[in-house]
Amino acid sequence: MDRDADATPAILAEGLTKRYPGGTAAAVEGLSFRMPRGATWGLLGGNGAGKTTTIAMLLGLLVPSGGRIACLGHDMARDRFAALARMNFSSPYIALPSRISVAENLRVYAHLYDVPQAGRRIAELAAQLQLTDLLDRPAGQLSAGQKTRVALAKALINRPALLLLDEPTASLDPDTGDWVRSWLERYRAESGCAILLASHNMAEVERLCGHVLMMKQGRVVDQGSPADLLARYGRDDLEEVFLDIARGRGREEIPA
Ligand SMILES: Nc1ncnc2c1ncn2[C@@H]1O[C@H](COP(=O)(O)OP(=O)(O)OP(=O)(O)O)[C@@H](O)[C@H]1O
Repeated sequence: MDRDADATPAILAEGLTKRYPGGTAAAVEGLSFRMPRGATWGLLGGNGAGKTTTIAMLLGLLVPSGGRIACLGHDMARDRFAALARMNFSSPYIALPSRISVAENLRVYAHLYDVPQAGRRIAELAAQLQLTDLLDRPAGQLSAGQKTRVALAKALINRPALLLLDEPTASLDPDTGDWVRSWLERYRAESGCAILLASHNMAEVERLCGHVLMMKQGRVVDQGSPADLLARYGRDDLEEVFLDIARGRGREEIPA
């Protein structure tokens, strides 16, 4: 477990806003939340709701137009490298260098994060994520499911206290997707790592997340635990809640 658990939130976002140059509306507007250490939260919203923009700002890849972020107690405008050393992420949109082997890829990331005993850490993750037989293969020759497992190994190389996952099971078959979800559940229980998960897979969010932020047009329009949201909208699964919110049906307008 992270020794700082409960001391400061994993993520504190206050009035976070992003306007892209030339964009008419803000991609993210006035986003505020406080995600505790060790928690797993879901970031849900339709296409263009602002999930990836939010994650990019949390990682310091995009500079916010307004507001403030602190990750693991570090203000990201002033002190982001201290936070980034203890964070990591995985996104299907970021490809690993394809010509070098899986092992070489992981060694590069281990070096970037200054991981002690990198060889041992890579072997440990390879065993856990069933990558041992793939270590010598060029990363570009792997299947989508194999690439996802390599991306997870990369994301965990520095034993992060905060993990940001953008659609971790997109493009996986149901069996591999289920394997990744079970693996994440186990990893979270063992490590105490906080996870923010952006996903279009409602069953995944219902299973993994203790709290959900529902985004629409750059704003959080509702939030709560999956059970709270189901009860509030009178629905049986999160997919129906998502559709109610996406289609602008208020709680009082939902057909019985
Ligand atoms: N580089 C960019 N320049 C201008 N506008 C952008 C840029 N990236 C995203 N946007 C706009 O910002 C808004 C939010 O996009 P974002 O990618 O954050 O949404 P998302 O919730 O991740 O969507 P999806 O589920 O489709 O991945 C959209 O209207 C999008 O068109």
